[in-house]
Amino acid sequence: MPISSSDRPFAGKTAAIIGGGVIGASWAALFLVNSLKVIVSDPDPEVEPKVKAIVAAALPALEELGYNIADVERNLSFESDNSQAVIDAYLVQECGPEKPAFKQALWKAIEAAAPKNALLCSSSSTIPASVQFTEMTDQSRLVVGHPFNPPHLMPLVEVVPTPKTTPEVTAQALAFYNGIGKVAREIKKEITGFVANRLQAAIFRESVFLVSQGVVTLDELDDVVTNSLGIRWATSGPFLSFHLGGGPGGLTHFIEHLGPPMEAAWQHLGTAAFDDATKALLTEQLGRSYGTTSFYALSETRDAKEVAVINGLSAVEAAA
Ligand SMILES: NC(=O)C1=CN([C@@H]2O[C@H](COP(=O)(O)OP(=O)(O)OC[C@H]3O[C@@H](n4cnc5c(N)ncnc54)[C@H](O)[C@@H]3O)[C@@H](O)[C@H]2O)C=CC1
Ligand SMILES: O=C(O)[C@@H](O)C(=O)[C@H](O)[C@@H](O)CO
Repeated sequence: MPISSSDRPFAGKTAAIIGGGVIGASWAALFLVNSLKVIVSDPDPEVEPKVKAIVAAALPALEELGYNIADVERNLSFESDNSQAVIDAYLVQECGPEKPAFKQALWKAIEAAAPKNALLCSSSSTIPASVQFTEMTDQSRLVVGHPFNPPHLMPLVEVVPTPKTTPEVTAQALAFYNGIGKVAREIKKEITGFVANRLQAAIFRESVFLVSQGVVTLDELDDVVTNSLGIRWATSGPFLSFHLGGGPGGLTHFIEHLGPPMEAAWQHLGTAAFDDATKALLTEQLGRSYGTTSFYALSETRDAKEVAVINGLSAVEAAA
């Protein structure tokens, strides 16, 4: 994580999380170890045990990252009314259903109830803030603060302003996420899916295509990725990787030498859809692989591996 986990620049401030699901609960864990007061708002009658279970499962990994996890849950509370949840918020992190109409109606209500200087951020995977803010009076206030799952571990937050967002709001959002240990990056232009998810969607489409064609099973595909691209791209992204792949001639030589066959390969990439046959195949293969292990056990293993990668990379960077 980019800051010392002993730093607590936002300690004591209130973070209101709208939606206590997969992402909201993970955000709650990270906000809590940063000593924020966390209010989770969600109409689900089971939201409290659901969030507390995910927070409890996340804390050991956060301790491995250097956070003090002692008694952090004392700062966690729940509120079923979204407007009531945000009245003292420094930050509102929206983590509700990925539906434009839901987010549009929500931001109208949140804008009326939250403090005028509260940070209003959507976790949305794909919906730009300029689609979400249509019912807001002051449209300069909303930004996307898109995390990668799980937000309590994965460093990236894509901060995506709209053309109406003030530079001050963008700067405040970047400062907040970086101040709680994330790696916040401003995405300069709105586009559906932003950057990371567009890359992920391209790769996942080809992944689904390869499995649907019987080239590999879904766990074999994952094994290929984690033993190649996963390691490579954790250390050097697509462009640096191919710059190095070009040898002393760098990316220029890579493109001259291997550009034409890659362009040809682009013509052969597959298409995929979650049609009934594909869903049945994925479900059947899932049942024979990941489906035999609980969500929490899989998450615990994932967290341990991600912490090892994050700490390992941090150690190399610190020694550089
Ligand atoms: N799951 C993922 O891998 C990621 C999801 N996201 C984004 O985060 C957001 C949430 O996604 P998930 O946590 O995966 O969904 P989820 O389905 O796990 O959680 C959504 C939560 O919203 C609650 N909810 C429904 N109506 C509500 C309302 N009126 N007020 C308050 N809460 C309400 C539900 O009860 C549920 O707990 C989406 O915008 C998604 O695109 C972003 C990054 C990764
Ligand atoms: O993969 C992630 O963690 C995020 O980038 C996502 O937004 C979700 O996977 C999903 O919504 C991709 O569309």
